[in-house]
Amino acid sequence: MAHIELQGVTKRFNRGKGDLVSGLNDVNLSIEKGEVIGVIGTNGAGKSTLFNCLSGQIKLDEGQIYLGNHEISSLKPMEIARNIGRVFQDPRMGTAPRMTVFENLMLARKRGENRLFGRSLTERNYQEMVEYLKPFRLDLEKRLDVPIENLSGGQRQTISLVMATLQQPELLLLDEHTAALDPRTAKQVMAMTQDIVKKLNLTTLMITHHLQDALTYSDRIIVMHQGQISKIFTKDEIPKLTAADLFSTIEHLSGFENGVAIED
Ligand SMILES: Nc1ncnc2c1ncn2[C@@H]1O[C@H](COP(=O)(O)OP(=O)(O)OP(=O)(O)O)[C@@H](O)[C@H]1O
Repeated sequence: MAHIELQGVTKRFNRGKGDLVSGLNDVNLSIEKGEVIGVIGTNGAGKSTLFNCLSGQIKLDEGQIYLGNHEISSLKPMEIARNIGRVFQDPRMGTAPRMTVFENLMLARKRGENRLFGRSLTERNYQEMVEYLKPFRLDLEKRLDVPIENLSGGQRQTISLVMATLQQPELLLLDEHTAALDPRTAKQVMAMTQDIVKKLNLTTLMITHHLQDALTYSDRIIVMHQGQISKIFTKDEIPKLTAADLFSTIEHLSGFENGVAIED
């Protein structure tokens, strides 16, 4: 059985006056435990809608999402949040800016739980976080008392990644999480992402416009277009592909959208 299964997932948005736009249209996908799937496509292809459906932020119009045997798409967002970690493009999202790094980490640790937050601010948990951050070799363990808004974009994205994975989520959603970083920092954050994902064997979906990253880090790549999965590149196919191949696949789909048939 697949770890995550999407069956006929459909979401329409009402732009008013009966103007319905298709966010997702009958999306079917089986994802194995520990698999890393790159998600690419044009603007407006449905990538964010897919993530919002998976994380319970928007309700499906049709279809189901299963985690193992359990249908999760009908659960409340808070119940789904226990199982899903998400890192956004904007390093400011998903964190409480004025709270310290330690406080943010403790908030992440009680995600989806009703336990009192204050009780987790103990010396023992503090030391645990010091030990947890040391292997990253970024000296972030020395910055636990700093408000998270004072960290650089790269440091903040690293903490966001740690926060999203601290509870070993059943699914990790990376939503263009390196797009706002300079190339060097983006590379570091990608390398760290790979370390964490491998170490914890995390099932991961990664939206990226960096096509080379999609090739380097994915077991499979899905190409989205007009709310559907138009193409899936398999583990065997990926080593034979270049970023230019992915680019032309996307261009080809866009060409058809504009009524232009592009020759192969
Ligand atoms: N809240 C909304 N209200 C109305 N339409 C929406 C809403 N969210 C998404 N859409 C529409 O659904 C379609 C898919 O959008 P989505 O944001 O999922 O695309 P995307 O692939 O993430 O694009 P991008 O790469 O630009 O972020 C688009 O036509 C978009 O305009």
